[in-house]
Amino acid sequence: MTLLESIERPEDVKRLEPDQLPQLAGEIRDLLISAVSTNGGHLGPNLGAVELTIALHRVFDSPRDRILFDTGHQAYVHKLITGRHGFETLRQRGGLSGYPSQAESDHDVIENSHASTALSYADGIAKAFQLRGEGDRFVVPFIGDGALTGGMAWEALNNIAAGKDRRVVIVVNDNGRSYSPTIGGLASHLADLRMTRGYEHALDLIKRTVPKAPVVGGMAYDALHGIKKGIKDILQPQAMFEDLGLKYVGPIDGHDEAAVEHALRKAKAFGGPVIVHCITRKGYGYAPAENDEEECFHSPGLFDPATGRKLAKGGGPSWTKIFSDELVRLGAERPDIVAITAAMLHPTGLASFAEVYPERTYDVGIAEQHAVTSAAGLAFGGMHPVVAVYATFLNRAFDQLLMDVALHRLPVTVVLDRAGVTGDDGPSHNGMWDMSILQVVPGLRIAAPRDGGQLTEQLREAVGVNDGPTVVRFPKGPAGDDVPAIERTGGVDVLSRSEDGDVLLVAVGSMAGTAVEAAKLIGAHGIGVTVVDPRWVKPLDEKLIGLAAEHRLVAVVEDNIRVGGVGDAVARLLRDGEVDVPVRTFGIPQRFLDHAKRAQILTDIGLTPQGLARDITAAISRDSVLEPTE
Ligand SMILES: Cc1ncc(C[n+]2csc(CCOP(=O)(O)OP(=O)(O)O)c2C)c(N)n1
Ligand SMILES: CC(=O)[C@@H](O)[C@H](O)COP(=O)(O)O
Ligand SMILES: [Mg+2]
Repeated sequence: MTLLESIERPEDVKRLEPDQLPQLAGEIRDLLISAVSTNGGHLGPNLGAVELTIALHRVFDSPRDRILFDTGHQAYVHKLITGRHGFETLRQRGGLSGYPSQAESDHDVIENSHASTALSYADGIAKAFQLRGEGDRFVVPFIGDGALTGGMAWEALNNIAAGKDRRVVIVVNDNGRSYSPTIGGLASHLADLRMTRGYEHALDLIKRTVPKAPVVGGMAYDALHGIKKGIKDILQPQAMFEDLGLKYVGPIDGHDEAAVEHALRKAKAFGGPVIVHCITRKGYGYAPAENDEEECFHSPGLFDPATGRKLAKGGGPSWTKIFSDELVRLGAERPDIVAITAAMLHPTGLASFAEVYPERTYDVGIAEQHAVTSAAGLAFGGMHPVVAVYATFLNRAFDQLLMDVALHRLPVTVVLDRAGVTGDDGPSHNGMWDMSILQVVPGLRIAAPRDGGQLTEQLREAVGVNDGPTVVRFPKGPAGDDVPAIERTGGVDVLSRSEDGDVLLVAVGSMAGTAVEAAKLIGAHGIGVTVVDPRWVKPLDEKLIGLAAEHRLVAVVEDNIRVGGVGDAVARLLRDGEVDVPVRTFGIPQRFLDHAKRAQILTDIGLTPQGLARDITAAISRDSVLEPTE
């Protein structure tokens, strides 16, 4: 039996001898590399958190003490130590989630994978402990340097610092990167602190040797210690944290388990809010990850563990790649176009634009709210910003889009990648709310391209709008083949037409291919279906009113929640147009979706040709809007 196999709970890690810990760390790394190479997931962040997490569970008493993981993508080691070894099922439906999960363990708290939240949770939990007379319990938020660039983290630090007697031990896992190197003033400050690591090693050497010197040792050490305090304040500008009222311990070598344990025990003894600043390396212990300049195997996809060679994803160009290439072309034609990313330059496809136009590309850190209002500023200054974020993360910046961009009718284009069901990364990563929450933004236009060809066309249309914000949204993965239109009426593309005038099927964005296939299946039952793509789903083209009036039933299918989505907007359009045709809406149900593959989830919720055909046919027979067919 390996050491790791003997670990079922944190107590099992506590009882290990220090000289057993390197073996445990090695076994953990081997398992992580193997599991992620075949399942996908986050490797770099977890390889960098091995010693930190072991030390956390040796010093604190989870779940009595609450260990919180910010973003949660780096909690694999925590899962192993708390007895979850089934990593062969990682991110699979019914298997281990890639993030903390309360259903899996009472050691887990935060299930939301949106960054920069852990410190706010910690502030609240610590207040609750105090109110309930459990002030002796510790709250230990584990937050990365990237997540620390999020505004919420600083709002929380401000409040945590005020709770002088609340036991909050903030562990900063500083590997200098989000995906790419972390940006901004804070990042350079942390870098300053990191750079003085050599200073710490020098001091540790002094600590270990000087006191042993005969006679003068003790006195010399005290003198040096006094000098150290002075030098430290000059060399280690951690004053920023201490000026906030937070004690600061560090910087510590985050791969030196004993040093981390020592620092955490020191922090525990403070009895109040304290930051323990640990320096780690993303991908530590696996050369292909350590040497991956782009993202240190942040989320490498599938790869050969022996060589680190990443396996091609297949399926043709992704939506992201098509967007990326078109933006570079637009950048050449439009010197006013600038690009903004929230610490996801490569994942959102802005890297190519940055390569050609570095001076017109801004990485603002994990700060979507700032990204959008900074874009408003750029637009006020005469530029046309393109803000590229994952759809789910736009939730963060709703007020900025509403009140800083739309209120001023500013020409900002927001490109939402990973819109719709994403699947593997669990409930908080699905981009399933954008077409509902954005319905209420006056003057904002939404494009939902149905394929790569339409993406390039509609992106051009979007950056051509200069009297208000535009949004272009598309899903994760390969764009697949283009879905041809047989005609365009107004702004609406007709994809397939039936003379029987039974059903008008409005297909939103990437659901077009599915809708055309469903129409064929329904047609086999003698029910005529006309499939249309509205292209711009806000505002809807009034041509839809006339098209609806020619049919007995309108069905709308979208990769967004049904509630408040495009389907509801179509129903409202027809009501306002006084066309009394029944409308049935098909989309994502109003619930959080457990992790699984995108295709599995789409099947589960009926967003497949078979599912749609079944449900639309049932809708017709139930509503008996037609003479029952033979
Ligand atoms: C609000 C938000 N924006 C973007 C992301 C995408 N994202 C996931 S992990 C990550 C980088 C996190 O960096 P850091 O906190 O330093 O952790 P590390 O991966 O370096 O351990 C980003 C940007 C997110 N999860 N949440
Ligand atoms: C944790 C996080 O928010 C991202 O790393 C997420 O895993 C993105 O995954 P994809 O880029 O594979 O959609
Ligand atoms: Mg980091």
